[in-house]
Amino acid sequence: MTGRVALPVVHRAMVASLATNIRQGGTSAQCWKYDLSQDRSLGGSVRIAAISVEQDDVNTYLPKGDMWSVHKFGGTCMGTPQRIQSVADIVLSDSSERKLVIVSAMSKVTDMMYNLVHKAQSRDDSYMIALEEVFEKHMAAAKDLLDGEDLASFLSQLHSDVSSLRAMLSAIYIAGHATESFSDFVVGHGELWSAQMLSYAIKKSGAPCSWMDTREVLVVKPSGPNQVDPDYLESEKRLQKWFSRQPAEIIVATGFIASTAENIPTTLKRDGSDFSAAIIGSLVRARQVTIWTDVDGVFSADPRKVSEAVILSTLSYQEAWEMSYFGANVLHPRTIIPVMKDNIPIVIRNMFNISAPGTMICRQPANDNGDLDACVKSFATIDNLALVNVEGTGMAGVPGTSSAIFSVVKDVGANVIMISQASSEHSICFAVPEKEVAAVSAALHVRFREALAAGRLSKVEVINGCSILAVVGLRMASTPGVSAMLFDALAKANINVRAIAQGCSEYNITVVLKQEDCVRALRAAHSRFFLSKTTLAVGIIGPGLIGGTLLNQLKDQAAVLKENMNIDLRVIGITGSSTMLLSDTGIDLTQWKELLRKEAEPADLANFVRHMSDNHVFPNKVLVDCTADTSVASHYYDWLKKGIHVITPNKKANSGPLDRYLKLRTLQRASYTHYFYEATVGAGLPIISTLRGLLETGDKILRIEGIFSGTLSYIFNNFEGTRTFSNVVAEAKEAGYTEPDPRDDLSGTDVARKVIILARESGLTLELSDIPVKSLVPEALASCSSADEFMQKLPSFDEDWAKQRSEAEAAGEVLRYVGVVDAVNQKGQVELRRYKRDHPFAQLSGSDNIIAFTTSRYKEQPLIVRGPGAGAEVTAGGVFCDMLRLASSLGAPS
Ligand SMILES: NC(=O)C1=CN([C@@H]2O[C@H](COP(=O)(O)OP(=O)(O)OC[C@H]3O[C@@H](n4cnc5c(N)ncnc54)[C@H](O)[C@@H]3O)[C@@H](O)[C@H]2O)C=CC1
Ligand SMILES: N[C@@H](CC=O)C(=O)O
Ligand code: NA
Repeated sequence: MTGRVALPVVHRAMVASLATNIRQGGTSAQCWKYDLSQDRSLGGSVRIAAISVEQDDVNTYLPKGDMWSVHKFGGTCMGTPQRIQSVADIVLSDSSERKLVIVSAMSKVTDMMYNLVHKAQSRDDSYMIALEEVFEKHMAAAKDLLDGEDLASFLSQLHSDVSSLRAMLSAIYIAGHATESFSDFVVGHGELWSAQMLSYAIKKSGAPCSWMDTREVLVVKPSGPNQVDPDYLESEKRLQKWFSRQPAEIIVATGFIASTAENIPTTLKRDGSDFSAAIIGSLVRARQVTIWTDVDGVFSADPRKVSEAVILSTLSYQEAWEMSYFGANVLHPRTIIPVMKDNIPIVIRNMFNISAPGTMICRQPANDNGDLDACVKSFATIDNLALVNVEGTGMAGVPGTSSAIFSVVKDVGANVIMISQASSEHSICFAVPEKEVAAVSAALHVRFREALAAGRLSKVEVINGCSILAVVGLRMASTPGVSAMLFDALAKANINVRAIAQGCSEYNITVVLKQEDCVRALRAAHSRFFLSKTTLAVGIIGPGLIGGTLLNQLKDQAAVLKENMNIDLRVIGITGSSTMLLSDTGIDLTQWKELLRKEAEPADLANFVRHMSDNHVFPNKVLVDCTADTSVASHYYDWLKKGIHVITPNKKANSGPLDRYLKLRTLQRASYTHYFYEATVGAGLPIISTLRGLLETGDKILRIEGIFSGTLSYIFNNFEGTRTFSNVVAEAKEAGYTEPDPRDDLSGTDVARKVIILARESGLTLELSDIPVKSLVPEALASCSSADEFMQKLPSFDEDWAKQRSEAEAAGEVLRYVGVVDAVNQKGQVELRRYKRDHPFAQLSGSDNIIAFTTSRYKEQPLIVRGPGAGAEVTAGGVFCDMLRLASSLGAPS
């Protein structure tokens, strides 16, 4: 499209420079034509240059030096004389050739002015005192800011304005009524004074500056309740006239106020000054409109709800538009319209943090690189909604049903926030504010009484307590994968979606969810697109040998994981049996031990879990049970149900009562929460994962046999020569191979638990009591009250052990404690056996485990996994590995 674009120009030199630019542009851009003659003389000097260019390209081609830059400063920015001076400094530091600065009244002044009108029309004569306060405020500010002639002339104007206001308010007082234009006249003085003060402040620095009463220029007409439309043509004419009278390089103009075509003062209503800036920006074809405020820019989500919200560098006009609907601190949609039609960028910047670049709202975001993540710009929520669901077979194919439904909604004056109808047409659902739903429901029941009675409609259902989560972004609807990413994040945070709406508009996907889930959903979705894809909040239970080693490993590896794999692991809680340490954002792992000593509170598992589930910063949470406690293990089901993943080296859950185990596994398979327990068998050795791999690929397990106890392996590998049995047991304990109570190892219970875990994993339904176990704990020591007592008394049985060893040695054999899963006969077994010295089980060293899988595929030669099967580092490593497996199932790169 080619359009004629009129440029207001002030100096003859500007026209010459424009002509040069156009000529130069003309050599590369064929579409250029220029006509400087047409509006050449106005009072003998050139005022208007008219050129024809592609409408969309106006900003690209126009000579930058000759263009206006528009700034708008709101009331907060103009709040004190010091701030007004800072505004002046900002304006002066803009190197654009021409600057148009739109200002609001000093902060609170507009309210003070409305209050004057209110008091006067309520016949409250304290309006006079209130007017005096307004006067004092401006006088004080001016005295601070200005001096000499400037101050005198401002104060004289202020005096004269206040006299007029006194007269006007007195008339309102007598009439007991203020017309809208009277009120607008009074209220607009705030801007008149702030604009003059700023203009004097700029002039003080030697820069030529005029101030503009925009009522002389901006013409608007009412277009609805509390709404006006600019008359661009008339405003442009008046603006040219104004320029012809007062050429200046810096103009400070009043925001908010305007006049009607009949020159009656009026205002631009809500968000008036932003609107003024946009209209004026459009009238002068500004290079850019900068809206100065007190935030660094537009956030990706409400930072009060999402602490990890980020400032967006760019936004398209439409995105900004969508976001403002959801109450984001952007701009009112109508503020965007005037600049959008001319492709003028708006930049939102923080006047109190000049170093922040702010957010640019423009046609084509500069950093739009086509990534999935880049499609999504921001998230917003609306609470206190209800869904209305109208359902029935009689709706399908019946024209007019939706029209009938929505005319009922309109008649009760309810506001429909979103609508969704599946193409089967059997139901239509829509969201309205909760406070309006009773009326909507009642009216629908009346309107569809017959259809409901006849069964054509089956129900008009109201679902209270809903919220909307809206995702805003350009090209979302046309980019595969965006909605998948969103719904995936919601599913993984265990959030149920009640209804979905996505228009073809590309800019918004709206989901309705339970209000109580809303903030969590917001955070889950936000972190999916803005945080590392796999930010995982971790709670460690039992910082003993394994838990403590795991914490140290996490400390050492966290940065690498974040950098290389985009996995962000944050330990937000550590609980032992007596104390616990909680953090909302992550514990400093370099000093977790010290913190747990100094800053901990009494341990309380229920509170610990609540701390995890109540944390809405991180959508993915995992509890890592590093205890050997049965009662801790009994909670896994509840945690998984709450959407918290569980990882553990603790064998108690998987080897506990069968019905509980089956319930846990059923839940695990049906939900999006994960339960990993690789370290329960063979510590860090890949035993569970190997077995899973075999089963999932259709192999059939026949037998699993091996040495499953690191402790017993160590003991029998080292119980040689003259060494005593009790001494070797003490060594195993010292090395961290044993259970917290070594009797669990020596009794064979630990091995039996592992056998049960593998048997159940292979599909056998066995209880721990089904496994015959040969205990190595002397009967007399079974009843020792503590592990320590047991260890003290163990040496008295050394001779018995020495005897067994010599018998085996005499036969050329060694003792080995083995476990067997006999899948063919559906049973398990744990016993002390003797093996020839050349048997693979006799070749082990240290705490080695060896596990042989005989399967349909590995029948002749079993699949063997061998290696250290106990010890702090390898076990914690196995648990850590499960954490990464979890991260990977949450979407971390593999
Ligand atoms: N040590 C090893 O080589 C291997 C150990 N495991 C398993 O790892 C788990 C931990 O073993 P270790 O670290 O050696 O034990 P540990 O006794 O050193 O640590 C357990 C920790 O849990 C704490 N704790 C106990 N009950 C608790 C409760 N209700 N709430 C909070 N904290 C509680 C204890 O105070 C202790 O700090 C056990 O289940 C064990 O079977 C698994 C594979 C290998
Ligand atoms: N105490 C156990 C530790 C691993 O599960 C063992 O000795 O194997
Ligand atoms: Na393992």
